[in-house]
Amino acid sequence: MPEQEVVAVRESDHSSLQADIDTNHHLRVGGCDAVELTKSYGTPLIVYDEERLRRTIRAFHEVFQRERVEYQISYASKAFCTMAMCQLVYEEGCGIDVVSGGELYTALASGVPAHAIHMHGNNKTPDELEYAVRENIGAIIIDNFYELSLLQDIAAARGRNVDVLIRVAPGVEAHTHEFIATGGQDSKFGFDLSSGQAGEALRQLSRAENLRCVGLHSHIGSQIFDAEGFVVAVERLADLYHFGAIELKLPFRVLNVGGGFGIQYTDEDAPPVSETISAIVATAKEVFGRKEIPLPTLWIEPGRSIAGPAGVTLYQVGSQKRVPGIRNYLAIDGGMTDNPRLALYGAKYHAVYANRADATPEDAWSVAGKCCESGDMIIWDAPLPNPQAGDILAVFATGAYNYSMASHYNRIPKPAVVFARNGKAELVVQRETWADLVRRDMPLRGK
Ligand SMILES: Cc1ncc(COP(=O)(O)O)c(C=O)c1O
Ligand SMILES: N[C@@H](CCCC[NH3+])C(=O)O
Repeated sequence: MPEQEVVAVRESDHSSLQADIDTNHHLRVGGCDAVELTKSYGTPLIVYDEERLRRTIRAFHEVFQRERVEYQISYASKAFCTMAMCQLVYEEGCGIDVVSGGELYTALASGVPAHAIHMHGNNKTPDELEYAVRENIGAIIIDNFYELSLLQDIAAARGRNVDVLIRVAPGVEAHTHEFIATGGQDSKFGFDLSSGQAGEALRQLSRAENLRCVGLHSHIGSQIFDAEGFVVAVERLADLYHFGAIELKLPFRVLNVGGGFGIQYTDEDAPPVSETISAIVATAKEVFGRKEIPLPTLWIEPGRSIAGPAGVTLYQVGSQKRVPGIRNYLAIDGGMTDNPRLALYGAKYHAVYANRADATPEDAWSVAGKCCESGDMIIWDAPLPNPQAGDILAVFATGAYNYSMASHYNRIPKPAVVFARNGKAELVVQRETWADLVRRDMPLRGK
């Protein structure tokens, strides 16, 4: 890949809209020419700026270290769960949070030790719980009474003691899309705090012989910009922590406030991640100090804020049409199969052409996918230059909940994924092929 001088950098610590542009007007990601990457690996292609992934994690560490508290960063692998990513986050001093047997398998296969892995989920199957107990993972976050007794039975049958936390629904309404708000009372996740279910779960755990309850967890939602919800959650959890640690004498040592830190998808978003963490730490110091309980180890579970800003998806631009007086459409060779977030949440994205990344927008172009679905859109009315043959569309901040939520709708294979760092690219997930799609199909027999 030829080294080019960087003439324009639009990147700040908080920006996901990293337009790092060469003198040849090509977008660069991780020091690699994005257009060259598409020639080598095809499209759609998801490219991660590896250094940026690492920098983001280090910035999280720095906040806690500045605050001088015991802490643990547990990467929420649902945001982007592949072996390379699990390896990277573990190398950078994170634990890994998994929510399924598949994520647990991936983390273990990547060499992450079991003790650094924690399992969530509102309906972990008996097989998944068996797997987690057998592998002796670091902790299981119990979500409901059904799971509490199931896990006790599994642990007893295997003669194991298992470290657990309980997931508490603290009744906090996070200011985010309703489909990704999870901490309210009317939620499928966790033990409700206000009706006393969370307290009852702790009572049951104080009698569960094979489960050692080491703390509390809450996760109030995702893509949150406002520290207020976290602050209220910490205040509410502190009362329950007092009950568990002091009255029930449970071996508490952890307060896990989940993830949910918002990122920049467009110029409208301004994520205050470090300020939010500092506010969480300050609140915890204050309320635990007031209750005269030693400050627990503070856990966070960032997913999107680690993976999201570092990812860029590159597509080949194909068909176009202008609907007079209504809208212009351009279509790309991917869509809701690799990025379902507009269809699900009305998510917004920023895009440029990677082959002329500093060209001035000429019109509003709505970016459509190639699926047989009108809602298969990536961006509505994006300001872009008029498309030309050979344009490569680069959509920013696609590192989280894109590849991990990809589907095979219309039998479209999943894209390849590349990590780019210091001008060198490494394929970390192979592109699926049409043959991969039929690999598990069984032809009709006996006809
Ligand atoms: C329990 C739990 N922890 C962490 C996360 C990660 O959230 P985010 O990707 O918004 O940081 C989620 C998803 O919202 C979650 O459900
Ligand atoms: N998948 C969602 C977030 C869900 C977070 C997991 N609890 C998104 O793309 O925004």
